[in-house]
Amino acid sequence: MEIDRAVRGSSDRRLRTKYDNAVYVVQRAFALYPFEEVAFSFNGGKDSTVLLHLLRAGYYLHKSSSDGEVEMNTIQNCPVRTIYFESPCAFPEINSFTYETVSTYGLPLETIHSDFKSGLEGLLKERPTKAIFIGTRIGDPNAVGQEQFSPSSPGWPPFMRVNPILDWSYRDVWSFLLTCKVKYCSLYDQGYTSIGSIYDTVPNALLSDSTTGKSFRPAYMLSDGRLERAGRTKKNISSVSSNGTNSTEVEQTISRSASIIVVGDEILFGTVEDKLGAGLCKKLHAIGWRVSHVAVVSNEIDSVAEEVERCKSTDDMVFLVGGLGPLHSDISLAGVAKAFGVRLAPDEEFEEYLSQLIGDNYTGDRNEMALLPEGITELLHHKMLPLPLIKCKNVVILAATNVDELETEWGCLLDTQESGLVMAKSFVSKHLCTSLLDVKIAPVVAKLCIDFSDVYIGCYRISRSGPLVVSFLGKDNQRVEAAAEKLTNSFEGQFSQVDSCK
Ligand SMILES: Cc1cc2nc3c(=O)[nH]c(=O)nc-3n(C[C@H](O)[C@H](O)[C@H](O)COP(=O)(O)O)c2cc1C
Ligand SMILES: Nc1ncnc2c1ncn2[C@@H]1O[C@H](COP(=O)(O)OP(=O)(O)OP(=O)(O)O)[C@@H](O)[C@H]1O
Ligand SMILES: [Mg+2]
Repeated sequence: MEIDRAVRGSSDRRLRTKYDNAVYVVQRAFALYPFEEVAFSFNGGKDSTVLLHLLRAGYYLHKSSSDGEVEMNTIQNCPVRTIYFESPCAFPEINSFTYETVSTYGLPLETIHSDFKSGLEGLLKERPTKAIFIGTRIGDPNAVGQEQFSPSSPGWPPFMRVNPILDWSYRDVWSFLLTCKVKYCSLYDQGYTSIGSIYDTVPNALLSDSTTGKSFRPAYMLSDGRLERAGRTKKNISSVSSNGTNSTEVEQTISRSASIIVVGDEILFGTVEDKLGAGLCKKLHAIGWRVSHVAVVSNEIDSVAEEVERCKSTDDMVFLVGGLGPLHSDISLAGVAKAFGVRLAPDEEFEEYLSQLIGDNYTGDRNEMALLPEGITELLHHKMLPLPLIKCKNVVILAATNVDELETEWGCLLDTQESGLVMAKSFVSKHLCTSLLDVKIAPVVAKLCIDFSDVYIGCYRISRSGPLVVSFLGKDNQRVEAAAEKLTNSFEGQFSQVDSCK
């Protein structure tokens, strides 16, 4: 079998080990499930191309161990049911490569024209399907928490996700494709390193040919595989609407909420003032997110764990600042791990970043700062950051220690699709000031709150005896205006507009 021969004949020991492990997973899956109840999710991408050839090799080895008498030379292909979710947003090169490949290798293709979840629901209804091979690799946004055999997520139809190349790096993928000299989609020779839809994928700028500035080098030339997704632009890219106005972000009507946890004994002692929590509130508000809660907790694992536990299930995202580093008081990651019920384990990729940054200057046998919550951690890379930011499920751990660093990290988060920090529809606000007594306006404002439940109405005193500011905040300008107008009309000439509630 040519794939098996090519890898075994290669001098690349790492590739041989990765191959052996992956082919073992493939063979186990073929031994565990009836062949007709197994499917292969193929989309013409580099990872699924690797998987295709591993399936061919694994199938050959599986057959040779189970059907000794079969004439092995006849088994060149693996006729596994193959599913392709075809989308009008796919690159034509991806489409044609997919169709060409299934025909070359005699794969029985089932094309699906709906989204992954409903497509899989339909597939399972039509034919029993126990396991699906997928080319997911650690580092893919959806790989977090997965293993080589991972049941589908709750809410998804029930099947086993089989991920034979979960632990393969970008470099392993290209070593395999080049060693086996197999065909791959032509886009990878034009500088594309990870392929999504035509709307969110461009060639990787790191492969841009500096002499001409026009062409791109092939994907296998990317030296730092950690940047393979640098050609994936943000999903919410600029668009010009039909009325000609430039909407820079897709406006989301659904509201998003976040909570902020600041870790710092010195803030609780009153020796240091927290500026990061306040800064984050402003930044989140500016992108249309509601901040539900800001907590300052002490440098204790249990304090952090309790707070994270509470916030992670009530808010879309949680931001944690402080308590990160090699000191005895840097317990934030341990607190996050405890909140998710996982242990801290060495993360090789993060360790590599740390060693580039600080060399051998670390505590412990291995760098203890590279111990991250196991199975739930995603590293958020950005060219402006010396170290990637750490995200555990919906909890982002910021490394900033002052407002300037926060500014940089925030910019990187907004620029990184994997952060999950989508732009929500922005807030509009109006602030009215009056010298009327609070008792006088109280019943009217209370009634307004009932009539305008979609508008936040808040009152703020400049001093106990001084003027009152009433703020109206919401996402629908007309409703904010209407609420403010109703109040002004109730107290003719007694309210004036001010810029903000400060
Ligand atoms: C065969 C198959 C099975 C999948 N199973 C799950 C699943 O169990 N849970 C889940 O959250 N997503 C599942 N997904 C969706 C992927 O996690 C991910 O959203 C998808 O590969 C698209 O990635 P993208 O958003 O980067 O394009 C599945 C996708 C495929 C193709
Ligand atoms: N449209 C699709 N149809 C079938 N399977 C898909 C589809 N999109 C993704 N998959 C499955 O999910 C896996 C991971 O997708 P991903 O986009 O990360 O990898 P890839 O497309 O193989 O390579 P690349 O990272 O270069 O885009 C694929 O290998 C494939 O198994
Ligand atoms: Mg892809």
